[in-house]
Amino acid sequence: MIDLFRRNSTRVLPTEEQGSSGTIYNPCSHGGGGQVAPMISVSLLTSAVAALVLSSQATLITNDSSVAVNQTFDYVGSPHFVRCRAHSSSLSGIVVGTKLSAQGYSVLLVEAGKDLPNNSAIYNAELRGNLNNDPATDCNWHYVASDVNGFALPTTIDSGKCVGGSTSINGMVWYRPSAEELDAFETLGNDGWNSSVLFPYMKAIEHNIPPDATQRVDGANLIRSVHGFHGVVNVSFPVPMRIPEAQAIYKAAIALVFGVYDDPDLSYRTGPVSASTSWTIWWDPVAQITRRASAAYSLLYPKSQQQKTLTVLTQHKVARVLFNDKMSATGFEFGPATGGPLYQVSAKYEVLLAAGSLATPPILERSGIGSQSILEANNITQLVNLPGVGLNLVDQPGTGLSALVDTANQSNTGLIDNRNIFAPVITLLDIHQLFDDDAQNHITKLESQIHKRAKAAVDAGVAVNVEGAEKYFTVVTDLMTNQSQPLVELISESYPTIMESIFWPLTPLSRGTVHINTSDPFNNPTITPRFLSDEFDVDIAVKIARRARKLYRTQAFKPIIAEVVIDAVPDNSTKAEWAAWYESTSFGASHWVGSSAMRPRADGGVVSAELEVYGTKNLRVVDASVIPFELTSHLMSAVYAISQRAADIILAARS
Ligand SMILES: Cc1cc2nc3c(=O)[nH]c(=O)nc-3n(C[C@H](O)[C@H](O)[C@H](O)COP(=O)(O)OP(=O)(O)OC[C@H]3O[C@@H](n4cnc5c(N)ncnc54)[C@H](O)[C@@H]3O)c2cc1C
Repeated sequence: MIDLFRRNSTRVLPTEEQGSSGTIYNPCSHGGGGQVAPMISVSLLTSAVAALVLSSQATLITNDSSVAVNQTFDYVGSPHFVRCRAHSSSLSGIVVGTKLSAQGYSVLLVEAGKDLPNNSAIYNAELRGNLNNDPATDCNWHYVASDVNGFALPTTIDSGKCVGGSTSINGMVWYRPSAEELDAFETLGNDGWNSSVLFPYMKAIEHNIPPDATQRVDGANLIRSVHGFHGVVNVSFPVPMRIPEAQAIYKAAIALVFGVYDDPDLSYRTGPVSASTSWTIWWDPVAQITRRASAAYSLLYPKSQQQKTLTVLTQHKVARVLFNDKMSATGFEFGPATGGPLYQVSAKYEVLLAAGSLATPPILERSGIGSQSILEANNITQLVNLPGVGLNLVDQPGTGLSALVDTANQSNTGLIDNRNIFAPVITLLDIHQLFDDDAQNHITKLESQIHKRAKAAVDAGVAVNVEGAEKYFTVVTDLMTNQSQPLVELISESYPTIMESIFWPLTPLSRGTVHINTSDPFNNPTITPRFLSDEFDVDIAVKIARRARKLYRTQAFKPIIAEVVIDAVPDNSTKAEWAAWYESTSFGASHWVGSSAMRPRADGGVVSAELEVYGTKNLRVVDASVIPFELTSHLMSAVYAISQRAADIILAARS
């Protein structure tokens, strides 16, 4: 790792971590020549930390709260000058913070976790297996998940808790959603949110490093038109490619079992697809390691990205948003993440929430925004009646099946490599490929059950009203039935001695909730995923589990498989037995969305198409929680696009 300017735990960047020097997309052409105002604050001059800011042209990352406590920033600048406060140095917070500070606006990001740029489990993509073993890493909330009765479920929820947010610990898989599902944002009532608006942002953030001839032979491929080559987030295939022989076998078996053939690119699709995936990684020839391209390594640490008006306060937690008597956000309350006194900081213009799908709704609730019953139960005075806060929470429940490789092949690194990068082949199946002859029955049933499903969602407390829920289920059902969007993901992998398939329903109809359980800001929320509570999700789960086992019995696997491990229920088990096994072994895919849904207020939405929290002024949500329904891609590309667009909306509002 290249050296950093470190003074205790205050850091004035830059670093030289990576080579990309691109910029992020700005369709409003605020351009590099925007008004840049000096960040001068009389009160900051008294602080040692402030002295570093003023002597530097660089982003400041510090855990010293004096950069923010009780500060009222009083600037002299151009008329376009604005001060915004986002909180959390999440993927979305960093994108918005970087874009706003690039225009000269001073931005404070408050992040509950630490700044861990030199932690090898984070920067070295192949050491991500150490993320949970090494206490020093400390970048995971490990949230408790609860069942509907409030009892803890056996598995905890992974979620990033350090600078870079979940991009510091995630699986790094990179491909983009389909045009159809992004266009469905608009169908749900969000004007201006569609594929033609969002795809350019995805391309703009991406710095694709195309595969070379050897990587192509080993399974990599690329359709250039759907990728970006000048952004800041490095995207590539690994060097060398992972398990090329296993990839070829998987592709052959998937064609035999599901009738899906090797495609050129997961990002280039209108429906089902199967291909080797690229990741947000890059090969560092000097250190001879595969580096993670997190939001922090891409947008915060590199020399080319330094912003003298951007401050990141780490190890402090945002408690609640503060309002004036016109419900205009004026700042927020925050304190040390481990507990202690609460402080205030003011925002001249806007407060931006970017704490992610599991932490943004609790902040809204602690601020008095949410449903009466939740707020009352936690002794919080309701300021805005917004019952959608914390509802409509979705993730994908996954599990896996495996087969033992014969001893002769267990040391073949073309098949098994023990490299800790996520699975190399990804297959997305639609309703016809998954259910074959039974597909039409499912389609008919799905289309006839929209009202019933909507009513059940309201009764279960995961949707605000039947009309809004009907619109939601109509759109999501239409994507699955008429628009051939995939409804299952199959991830093909190998580990020492075994081949393993992981799978999950891609766009679950089951939804859950996240709510506060006390007014104490240092307590984690109650997260109730309600995985597999919808019968169609169970149908998908059982079907894919049964069929995934067949992969390993195909001719393609015969030469290398010793035994198809019976690690689930026997073949002839009933649907109920398969479902019980699936439920007892499943875990969340960590693709949480929907808990501050962007939708019309009457339909149960929390934010408008301008990302403003209904019933307030100068308060927006800019993270994954605004995505109204689960997407069929892994989420990063969409969240990078949404947060760039959020920054442009904010900038446009000021100009
Ligand atoms: C284990 C895992 C694997 C994943 N794999 C992939 C993958 O392979 N590909 C892909 O595309 N996506 C993947 N994702 C999903 C993707 O990383 C997330 O969707 C994305 O990072 C969400 O961005 P966000 O800005 O909404 O929130 P996050 O990136 O999660 O950031 C939220 C931040 O807010 C901070 N925070 C929380 N509460 C507070 C508070 N009160 N005050 C201050 N700060 C707070 C957190 O510490 C965190 O840093 C994965 C996620 C996880 C967790």
